[in-house]
Amino acid sequence: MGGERAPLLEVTGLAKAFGPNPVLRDVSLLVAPASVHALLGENGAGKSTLARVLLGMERADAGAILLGGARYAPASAEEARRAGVVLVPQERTLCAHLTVVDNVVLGIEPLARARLGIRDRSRARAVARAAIALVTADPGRVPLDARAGELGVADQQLVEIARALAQGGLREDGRLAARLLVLDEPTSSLGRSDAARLFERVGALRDAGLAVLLVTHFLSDVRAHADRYTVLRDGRVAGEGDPREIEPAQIVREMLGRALDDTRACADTRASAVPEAARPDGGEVVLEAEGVSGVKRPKRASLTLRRGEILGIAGLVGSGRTELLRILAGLDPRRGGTVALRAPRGIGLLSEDRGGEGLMLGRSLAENVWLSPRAPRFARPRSVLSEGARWIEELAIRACGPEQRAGELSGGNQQKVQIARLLREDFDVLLVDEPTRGIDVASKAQVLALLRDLARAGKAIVLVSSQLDELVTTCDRIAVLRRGTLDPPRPASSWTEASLLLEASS
Ligand SMILES: Nc1ncnc2c1ncn2[C@@H]1O[C@H](COP(=O)(O)OP(=O)(O)OP(=O)(O)O)[C@@H](O)[C@H]1O
Repeated sequence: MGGERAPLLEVTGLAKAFGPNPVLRDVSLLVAPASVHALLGENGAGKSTLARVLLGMERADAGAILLGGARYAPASAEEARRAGVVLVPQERTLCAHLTVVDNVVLGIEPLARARLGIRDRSRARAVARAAIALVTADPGRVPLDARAGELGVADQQLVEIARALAQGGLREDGRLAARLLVLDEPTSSLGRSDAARLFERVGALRDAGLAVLLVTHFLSDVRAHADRYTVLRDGRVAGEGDPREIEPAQIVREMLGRALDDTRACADTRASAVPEAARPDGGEVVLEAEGVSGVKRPKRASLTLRRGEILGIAGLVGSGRTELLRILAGLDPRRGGTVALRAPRGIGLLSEDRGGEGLMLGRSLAENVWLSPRAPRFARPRSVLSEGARWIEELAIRACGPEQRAGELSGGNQQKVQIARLLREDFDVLLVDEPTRGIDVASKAQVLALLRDLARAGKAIVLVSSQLDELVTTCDRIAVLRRGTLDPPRPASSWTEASLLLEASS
């Protein structure tokens, strides 16, 4: 797509270091106009840093960028925005209590009387309407006056894109002024059908002339929706091409610098490796929930969890999966039903909201691993650091050291820090909400294998994931949550990805 046309974006010899640590080294990249260009790489490979340079949020140390043939070195996000380069970040940025209109025009509110700062509400509405029309074939799904927090996650994601496009500028006729849209892991919290809907719109935006830089860990999305790809490894370009012409295994090799041993080893050896005593029907019951309901969702959920098993919960976004976990963990109020926990070492939750409640981004990696309600009130800094160092080693966390601020780590490595804290606590019952979100293929395999090992060692785990293949290959039993009601679980071997999807969306 647009292969012979002059590139929209031309990056040459880009370098960036944080202190003594080089993060981008001699990176060169061409992005064609009206194309979807995927940026791939392991956690910490430098993808976000490259995106941040393009968005004016970091300055490169060396190298040159041309945008539409002109020198481009934005000193701020505002400057990038004016040049038509905009971002949809992985984490949600919408203000839940504001309407769709207010969210879309936030920071670019049209003014009726500039000197008095009086807003032009009808123009704001027109801008929002035009932006929403760009991201959905059915604007009725996203009412302009709805509060963002009332929309489902997939529709919120569309509003995020509309907002980015509006920030990049809309012409009088509602056409795009934005030239490059950076989409950071847009589907990581979406189920398959919502992801397909999102890519359909991304395709339409591409056809309308927009270039999209898609940062993702999903190779299947890259093969299905990207025109070109570039792999970064340790800050260098390690591969590029047309993803449809290259085997996924080759792309994985480019990402890792080696072949991926066997992502599914954990699943394939499952039946034989789990000792009889730890089998789901053999372990003692540690958690029993009967007719549980929450403020909005779930409406009715009953489950029995035994030591040694992983119980998967499948469901569409908005079905109440996270709400159920939060009630079981005692974090959210329960409206009805009973929960009985028989676990001396307690119950722990891996939150899907990594930056919001999972981690203290301003504190060090070691403190994040260490801190918990059970941690001793006084700890020797040396002990905290050595514990941090142990987990860096254990989970292959990519960081300068245990003292590095959690907020400076790449998204996937932040996720590993959260997992490290949960493991360190040694809970009997683990509730894990989207544990592989934002983490690369190799780490994904590692995390899923780790969950299997934990179950084998006698932990009881409830796994919520939007990745249905992950549920099928990792869990012992899977239950589907449909519009707030949990069906009885069935053995994972009786499910396929397709049957789960069908059940969840019926
Ligand atoms: N402000 C910062 N200060 C110090 N180091 C940083 C800073 N920002 C990023 N880094 C480091 O740069 C490296 C690359 O991080 P980056 O976020 O670009 O990776 P990524 O490829 O986007 O990873 P992920 O897939 O996990 O999001 C990481 O080792 C990270 O710790």
